[in-house]
Amino acid sequence: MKRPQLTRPALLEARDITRLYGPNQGCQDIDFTLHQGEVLGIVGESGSGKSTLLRVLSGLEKPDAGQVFYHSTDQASAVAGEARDELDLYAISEARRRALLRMEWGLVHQNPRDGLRLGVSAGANVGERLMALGQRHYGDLRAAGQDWMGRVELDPGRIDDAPITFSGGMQQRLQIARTLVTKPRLVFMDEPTGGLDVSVQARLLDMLRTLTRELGLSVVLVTHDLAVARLLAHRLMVMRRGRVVEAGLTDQILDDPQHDYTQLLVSSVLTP
Ligand SMILES: Nc1ncnc2c1ncn2[C@@H]1O[C@H](COP(=O)(O)OP(=O)(O)OP(=O)(O)O)[C@@H](O)[C@H]1O
Repeated sequence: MKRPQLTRPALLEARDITRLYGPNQGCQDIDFTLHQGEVLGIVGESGSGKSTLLRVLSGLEKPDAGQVFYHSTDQASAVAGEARDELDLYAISEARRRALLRMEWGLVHQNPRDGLRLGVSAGANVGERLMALGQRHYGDLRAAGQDWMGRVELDPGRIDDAPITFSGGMQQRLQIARTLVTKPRLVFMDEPTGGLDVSVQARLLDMLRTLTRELGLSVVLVTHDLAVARLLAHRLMVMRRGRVVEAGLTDQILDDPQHDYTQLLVSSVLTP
C-alpha cells in the first residue's frame, strides 16, 4: 500500500506520555509521530484512555511524564519570538498553548454544544474564529460563514439562526465549519459522530472524509467506532487499559489484527 504520509514532515510527536489517575486509568508510555496530512485514529473500548491522551496531546492536560512536540509554522513561531519551530508543548506558556489552539489547531468535541457558542448566530460561530485571527471585514466574515455553512451541507439561508434551533447533527456540522474555517494545521476530534442517529452519522462521516481529503488535514481522531476509524484514519493505535497494544496502517490492523485484544475488538464489531 502507498504510504505517502511517511515521507512528509513530522507535525506532532508524543514521547513516552503518561497521565494516570489510578492503576491503568489514563494513558501510559505513549509514543508516536503524526506526519503532515495524516489521520491517526486512536481506538479502544470505553475507559481505555483515549480521551485522556487526546487532552494531553491538545495541550489541555499536563502529562505526569513525557513530552509533546509540535512543529509550528515559521510565521507563528516568529510572532512568538521563538528561535525554533519545534515547540515543547508543556514547556511553553499557557498563553502560547491557547494561541496555538486559536491560530493553528482545531478541536471537534463529541458534544457540539461544547464547541459552539449557543447564544450567538450560526454565522457568528463561524466568523468568530476568523475574527480571533484578526479578520474584521463584516462582508468577508459573512461570506465565509455562508461559504462554510454550504460546505458542511447546512442551508446558508440559516446564517442568522441560533444553533440552539438546529438538530444535533446540524450543530455538529456547524461545529466542524467553525473549526475548519481557519484552515487549522492540526485537528483533534473526539468521537465526532458519537451521540448521533446512525443515518445522521453516516452522512456526517461521509462529509468529514471528503473535507479531510480535500483540505489535506492532519487529524488525531479518537473513536470507539471501528467503522469510523476505517473510513477516516490512515493509521491506528489500539489502546487498552491506558497502553497502546497495537499500532499500524488501518487496513492492516482491521484486516489482520495481531494482538488478542484487537482481534476481539475487530471480531465483536465487524463480524455479524
Ligand atoms: N479527570 C479524571 N479524574 C479521574 N479519573 C479519570 C479522569 N479522566 C479519566 N479518568 C479515568 O481514566 C480512565 C480512562 O478514561 P478516558 O476517558 O481517557 O477513556 P476513554 O477511552 O476515552 O473512554 P470513553 O470512550 O468512555 O470516553 C477511566 O478509568 C476514567 O474513569
